[in-house]
Amino acid sequence: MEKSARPRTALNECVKVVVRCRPLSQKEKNEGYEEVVKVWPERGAVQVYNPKGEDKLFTYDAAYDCTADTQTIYDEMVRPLVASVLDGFNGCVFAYGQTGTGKTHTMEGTPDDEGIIPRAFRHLWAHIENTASPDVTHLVSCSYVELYLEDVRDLLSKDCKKLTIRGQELNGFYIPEMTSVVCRSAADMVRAMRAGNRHRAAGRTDMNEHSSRSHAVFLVTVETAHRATKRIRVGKLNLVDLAGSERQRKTGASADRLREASRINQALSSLGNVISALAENSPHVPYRDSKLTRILQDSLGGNSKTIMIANIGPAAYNYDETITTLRYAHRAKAIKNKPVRNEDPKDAKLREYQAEIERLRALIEERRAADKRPKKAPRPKQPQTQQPDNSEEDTVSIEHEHILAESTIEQEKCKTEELEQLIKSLEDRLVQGGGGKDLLNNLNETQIILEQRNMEIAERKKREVEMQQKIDLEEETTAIVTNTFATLQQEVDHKTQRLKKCLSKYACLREEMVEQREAHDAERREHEALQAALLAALRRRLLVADGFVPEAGRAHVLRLRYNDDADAWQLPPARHSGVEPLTERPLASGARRPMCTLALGPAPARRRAENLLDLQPLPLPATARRYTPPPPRAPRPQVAVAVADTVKKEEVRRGGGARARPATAATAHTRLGTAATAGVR
Ligand SMILES: Nc1ncnc2c1ncn2[C@@H]1O[C@H](COP(=O)(O)OP(=O)(O)OP(=O)(O)O)[C@@H](O)[C@H]1O
Repeated sequence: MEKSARPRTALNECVKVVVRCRPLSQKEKNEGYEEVVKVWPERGAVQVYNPKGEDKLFTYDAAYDCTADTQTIYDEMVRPLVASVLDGFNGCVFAYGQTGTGKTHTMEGTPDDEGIIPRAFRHLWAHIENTASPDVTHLVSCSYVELYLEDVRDLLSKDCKKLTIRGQELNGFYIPEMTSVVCRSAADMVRAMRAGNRHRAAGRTDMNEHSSRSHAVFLVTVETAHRATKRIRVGKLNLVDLAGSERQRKTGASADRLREASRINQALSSLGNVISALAENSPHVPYRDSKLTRILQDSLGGNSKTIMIANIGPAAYNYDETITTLRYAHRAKAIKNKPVRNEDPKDAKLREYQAEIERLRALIEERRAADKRPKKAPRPKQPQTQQPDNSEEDTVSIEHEHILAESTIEQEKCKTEELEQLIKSLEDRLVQGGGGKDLLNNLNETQIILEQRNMEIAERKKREVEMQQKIDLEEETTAIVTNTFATLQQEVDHKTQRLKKCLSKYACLREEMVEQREAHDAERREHEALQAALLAALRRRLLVADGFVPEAGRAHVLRLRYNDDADAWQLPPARHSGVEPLTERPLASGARRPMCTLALGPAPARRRAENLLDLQPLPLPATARRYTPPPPRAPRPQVAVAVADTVKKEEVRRGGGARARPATAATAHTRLGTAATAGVR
């Protein structure tokens, strides 16, 4: 995402929305879930059976059922958009939907059914090779970034370095430091995509074996220079595979997965808010709320032609999520973008390269011209007779000059070769046709014609869908308008019918409202559960901080503020907060180890230094029972009394063990808080 020039004049163009429904998965079949989604491809409509009330019907630019392959979606919807990118427009295709509904399947695909991203690569290169001529030069580069836990990571750099989004809402956001790889073929681009995918965060959840845990954006930049017009067009194509929204109870997420899910849902909820604000023409669009919406700013309501692919699953089990996806997708249809052709932007790399090549060529010419200029004639040898003493010296100096001149020439040659090498490497990055024939080898003409035909068919199909939708709508309205009433009774009947229709619509809307409230409540409950989990984690950290951060530094830690622009925690100036600035590094409180408040309390002094939590040793549970005197009996014979006295004396001599031990046991049980205490006491 490089900084792009703002559009000057632009025609509004709505975001195109496509729905794709995947087949029931094996797991869903095994568990016996019903299908509740019916797709009407010829009408671009999706119908969802509502177990509680009336069915829901949504219409889109196109709708595909589980029998449709990615090739069809590409030809009918994406191909025209990629053609626009080649013409200098910005384009964006993004897949949206619940986890496990086929976003990655649609964007990246499988070895049997390639996804939209590799298809777009092949389409781009087929066009470039087809239009190759000495008058047209192309430069194609790509970048790949992911948004993982609100960090933007460069998937094409070795160590996946973290990147910063710069810019402002007004002029657009951009990522200045991301790696940009120059490509010379579709295979190069596929290689870059695979290299990036190896770094991408993925994991297993109960809903998807290979769930993407990050939002990924593959950016392709195509620069085209025409020699005749001396203009450069720059088209940018964003191919976005979003992570899926998920419910914790369904995915069974815990620990790290839960943390990822919370960030994914947070970013998607910001995206939903941006879509809603744009659809309602709200004066404020909250792009700043998340990094995802900043990255997608141009694609939603900006300078771009955009296609949203909403992926859904057919199972009844996912009814709520399917309806939510379809509602967002329906809302996105109202978003108006302002695409303009990017002509001669300041940051065009192609112009930079061309200027550099020109400069190097001029340098070589200069050097060659200098080489051809007549060299200073070597000094004529003085006749030996005139200066017999200097003759040997002169010969040495002439030879020396000769060697010097030769080495200079050699150096010059090396430099010229170096420059030529540099020009070659720069030219290698650019794709230029040498008459067109060589490059056309890769692509036979029939294939091009076939693709054009496919595009025409797709265009016709699209028009058919639009017409069908219009006919449906008009049929409904004309039935009402053209009705002439012969009698008053007829008019009453008709109006009653209309009233009934209105009432049923009203009931539908009410039902929708109730459903939305329920969905909202469910979401709130999930947020609350998540908040509780996060609070618990925070408390634990605070406790550790209490123990390890010295008193003097604590006030400064609390003053730290997160700066979105710098993407870092910063300490605001001390004068605003009234906290004394730290002049020296604070020391721990002097003990061998840091301590918590609890440890400063009644804990035994011997253990204070290591007492972060309450680490008082827990006494062992009692091992002896309390002595209960036997009930009084009738007096015994004298011998028995004597024996008993001896036993008693022996007990007293041992220190009254039976009485002393129960006391210890009572303390232990009191600390342990067990029910046994009552018995002991
Ligand atoms: N149209 C389809 N036809 C056949 N199988 C599909 C289709 N769409 C998705 N699948 C299968 O469904 C499973 C989940 O798909 P995928 O990983 O693309 O979902 P996802 O939406 O990207 O999920 P997540 O958001 O968790 O990354 C995969 O096994 C995939 O092969």
